[in-house]
Amino acid sequence: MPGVVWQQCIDRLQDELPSQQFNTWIRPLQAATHGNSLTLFAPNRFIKDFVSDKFAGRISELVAELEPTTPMSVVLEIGGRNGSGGSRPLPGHPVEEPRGSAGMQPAISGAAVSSNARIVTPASTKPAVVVDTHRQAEIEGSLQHQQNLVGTYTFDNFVEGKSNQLALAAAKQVAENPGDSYNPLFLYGGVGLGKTHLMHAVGNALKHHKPDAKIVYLHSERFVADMVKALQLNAISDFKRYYRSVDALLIDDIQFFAKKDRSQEEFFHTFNALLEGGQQMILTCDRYPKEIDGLEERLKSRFGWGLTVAVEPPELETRVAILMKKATQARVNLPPDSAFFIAQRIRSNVRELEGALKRVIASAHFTGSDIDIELIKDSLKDLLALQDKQVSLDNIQRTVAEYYKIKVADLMSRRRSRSVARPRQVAMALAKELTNHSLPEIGDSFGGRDHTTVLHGCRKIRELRETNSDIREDYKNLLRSLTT
Ligand SMILES: Nc1ncnc2c1ncn2[C@@H]1O[C@H](COP(=O)(O)OP(=O)(O)OP(=O)(O)O)[C@@H](O)[C@H]1O
Repeated sequence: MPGVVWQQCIDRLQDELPSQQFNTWIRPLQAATHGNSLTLFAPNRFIKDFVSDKFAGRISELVAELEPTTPMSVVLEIGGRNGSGGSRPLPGHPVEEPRGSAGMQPAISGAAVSSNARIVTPASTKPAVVVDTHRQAEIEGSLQHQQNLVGTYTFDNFVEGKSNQLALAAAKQVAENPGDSYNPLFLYGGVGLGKTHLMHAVGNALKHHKPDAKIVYLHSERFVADMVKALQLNAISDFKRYYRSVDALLIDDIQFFAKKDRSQEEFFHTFNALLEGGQQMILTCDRYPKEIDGLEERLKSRFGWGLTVAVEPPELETRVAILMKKATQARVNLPPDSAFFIAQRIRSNVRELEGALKRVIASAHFTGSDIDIELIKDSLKDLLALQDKQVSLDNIQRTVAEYYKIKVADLMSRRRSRSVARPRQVAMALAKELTNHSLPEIGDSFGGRDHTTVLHGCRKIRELRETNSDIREDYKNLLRSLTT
């Protein structure tokens, strides 16, 4: 059963790869089998080339391991499994999906296969609504507000790190070839991680190459508000015309479309029209598109036609680099140990990090002193106190016990069963990472254990975070809940 093999292959890859890599490269693949050949369809060249370069060897190995009796060849192609050579419609050629292909067995994709969806031709053929000039001026005036790119959000001002590398690479590609293979570019991730910054950076780069390009940035709530206003003013055709006339449409936080059916409908038509016209779209969201409740399946499916990339919270080194860059921009001398101190203590997101740095700079200006750790401790007193409370050994133990649904007493106990030993090691690793307590102190707080036990626990968790996606996810969730 080759289809089953691909499903098993996906399961294995999900275990082996960080979730960001899995979601970006493996999830979008769709598989079809033909005889002894497994064809994996990538939605665009970017993904095909990357998978072929980085994962093809491993996929072939897994397929051989999972189907030892029938040797199978693995082929990578661009497009949908319907053999159209592209999973999106050509201009003026609406398609229905999913559509089977002759001789191909039912396919399984890395993500759940979307429900029946139909691309509807844009509503531009509908008779235009006649509006009076006053109303027209009002709606146009309102729409014109939206060309508001933030000039400082550029690629030059964006610090690259492991957590945002893919998103940055994709954004740069889009800036060079707008409306091409990566349309829409869909950036997702938690708050304050740089999605809006990247989106504007693309817009600014496009504007730089072509100053008269019409680049429209807006928050999704604004799209909804404008649509409601256009409906009230009987000016929906102006609304449609405006949005379809752009060279690039950048919409932030599209999770706000959830449950707003009429807006989704309107956006769906706009989306199709822009895609067919080769105009670039960039969308951001706080979660993976398939996980947005209250969003129509057909929209979720469209979002996957381009390139979907995660932006993750920055790791320590990137946080330090961001602080150094922001300090240089502000023409302030931030000694490396001070940057490190702030980066170690403020982990939630880049916006918080920036906020903390601004406070430190203000306090240095105010007191006329140089920035050092003492000044930082003083100016961020309340923030750090709150954090200390959150990351006390007690609180780490309580949070971990609650997360794994065990008792705090179990963490201190001598019990060595996996269901208790693993959470205990996770808690020790978190204590090592988040507090300044020494290994013996941490050992003491876990029922008087030796410091070598703590060290072993920390090493074990570090290793498991590389190889086991459950532990990786648990650790990430716990870190987040202890530091935000
Ligand atoms: N890698 C980075 N390098 C430099 N600055 C960054 C980086 N990542 C984020 N920032 C800065 O952090 C702040 C927050 O980023 P941004 O507004 O883009 O986040 P977001 O992911 O869009 O968040 P939200 O979902 O809340 O809108 C901005 O000032 C941005 O310039």
